[in-house]
Amino acid sequence: MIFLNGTSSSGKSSIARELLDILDEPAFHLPVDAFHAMRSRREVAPETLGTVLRRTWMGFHRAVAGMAAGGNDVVVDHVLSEEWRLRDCLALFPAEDVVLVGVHCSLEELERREQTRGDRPAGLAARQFTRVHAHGVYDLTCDTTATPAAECARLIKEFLPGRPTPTAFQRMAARA
Ligand SMILES: Nc1ncnc2c1ncn2[C@@H]1O[C@H](COP(=O)(O)OP(=O)(O)OP(=O)(O)O)[C@@H](O)[C@H]1O
Repeated sequence: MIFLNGTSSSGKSSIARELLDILDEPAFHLPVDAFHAMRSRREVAPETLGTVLRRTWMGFHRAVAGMAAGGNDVVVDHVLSEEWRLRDCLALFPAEDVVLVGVHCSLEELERREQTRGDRPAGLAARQFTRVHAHGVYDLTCDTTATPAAECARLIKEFLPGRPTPTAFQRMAARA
């Protein structure tokens, strides 16, 4: 399992798409966005929105764990901007199989991308920026500020065969 964590617009989906093109085995790109997009369009009352979103994230984590349990290679694309999301993933995912990748990007470039793409609320990346890497533990990091997604994907693929243990997930699970 390759787990890409970074703010909105950091380039997670772009790296995931490149990875699927170059990985030797069939793999599935599982982005949390896709699960939000699957929810019915019906308006949710403000007082229940928090619960609905939390259930979506919890369901996403369990769907990822299910795909991995089925023997599939998965590329997860997620934003660990709240501590409970990481704790939930630590409880569910096979720690020895997770390669946790921190996808970094400068705030200036994130804001430029956000403005250019126009399909994300202004300021979303900035709000996530200080929280998303708060746990500080990774197997590998990449910085997309000036590095194309294809190059980040190549670096991740190169890292896989000799990746060290304990993994970031194993280290965090041990201290939890
Ligand atoms: N390495 C890169 N260099 C330059 N631009 C990039 C890079 N990676 C992504 N982009 C651009 O940034 C925008 C967001 O990319 P992408 O959808 O991959 O990010 P994301 O982290 O998955 O965002 P979100 O979480 O909001 O879905 C896109 O317009 C994409 O073309």
